[in-house]
Amino acid sequence: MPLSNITDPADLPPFAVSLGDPAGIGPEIVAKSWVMREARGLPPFFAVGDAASLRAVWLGPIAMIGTPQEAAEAFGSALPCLQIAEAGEIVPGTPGIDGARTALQALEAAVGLARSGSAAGIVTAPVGKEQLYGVGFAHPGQTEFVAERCGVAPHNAVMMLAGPSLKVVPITIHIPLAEVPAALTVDLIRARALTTAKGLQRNFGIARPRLVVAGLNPHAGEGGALGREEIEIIAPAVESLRQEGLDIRGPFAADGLFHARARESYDAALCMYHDQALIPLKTLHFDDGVNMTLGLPIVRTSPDHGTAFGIAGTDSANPGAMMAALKMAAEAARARLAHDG
Ligand SMILES: NC(=O)C1=CN([C@@H]2O[C@H](COP(=O)(O)OP(=O)(O)OC[C@H]3O[C@@H](n4cnc5c(N)ncnc54)[C@H](O)[C@@H]3O)[C@@H](O)[C@H]2O)C=CC1
Ligand SMILES: NCC(=O)COP(=O)(O)O
Repeated sequence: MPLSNITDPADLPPFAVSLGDPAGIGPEIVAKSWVMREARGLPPFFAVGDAASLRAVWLGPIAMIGTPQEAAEAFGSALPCLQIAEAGEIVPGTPGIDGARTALQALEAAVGLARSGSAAGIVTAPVGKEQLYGVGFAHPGQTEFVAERCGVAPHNAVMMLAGPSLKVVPITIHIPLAEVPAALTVDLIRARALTTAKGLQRNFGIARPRLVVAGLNPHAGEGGALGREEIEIIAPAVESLRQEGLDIRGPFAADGLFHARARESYDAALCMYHDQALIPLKTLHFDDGVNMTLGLPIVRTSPDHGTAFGIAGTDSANPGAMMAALKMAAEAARARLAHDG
């Protein structure tokens, strides 16, 4: 049934979980999440990828499924897996070309299943970006790839990192730091802010989201003495959005935006570059932080961390962020049903 025809959350299909790089910790945290499914109240889900990557790190039960419909039935007794491709020899901690290709195929398949309504949304385990670039992946990350497959322009797909006490949005994402000032434009900030506000309404049920905006320079430019981006780009973008009715404030000095009292005053902080956003988020929420893409027709979440090749295969990966990503995906799917009517 198309997701748009579903009104009762109980009718939502399972979530598709792409396994990410088979040599990373993705398979392990997906398997550990399945083990914790009842204790943590996780929604039904199925893995998409090479089942051998699960078997390489886990001895638990796996149910090979042919269609997503079979996943809901199998989920109670085994981790359902939709086999996409074989990744060749899998050595946890040692990524390779075949694994990168399999990760990409799994991501592509999962997006297709969500777009068709066979899956309630996608949860993506981490990929190795260097490895993906090595097989010709032309997007900066999974965010932009999923956006393209959904027909959404990159500037309208927003990466939001969310934990229980903080949500952040990097305005520029995976570009060299030296290119950030030139990439910041009024139009880009406006597009990200508008998508963020709509995304908070649709996925989190926040009726009137409160947004704050960080400056780029120390002390938000100190009146132009330490940089002019605040005066020439960020403040005009904020002002135009305020005039259109958004609850948005800034630019503020970034170093004062993330302490506990400040965090109570907003629903999301828009940051000018990747680390300005992700450092506070991961400091507070490394083990329960979620990366959600806003602005898509489908629900997409991911754990906040990467492939952790250094610990893959050692059974020491913490599944907390993956479980948080599964829970947030389920909550977003339910919130969308309520929001979209
Ligand atoms: N969503 C995604 O697909 C993401 C992918 N990456 C990719 O991951 C690769 C490695 O990136 P890094 O910067 O090293 O970040 P990372 O998050 O993989 O690792 C950073 C540190 O945290 C530890 N760690 C990460 N997740 C953990 C977990 N669940 N349990 C216990 N320890 C954990 C690692 O062992 C390492 O010490 C890169 O290729 C990067 O592109 C990075 C971030 C997100
Ligand atoms: N640092 C966040 C990250 O790398 C996630 O990127 P994406 O692959 O989800 O676009």
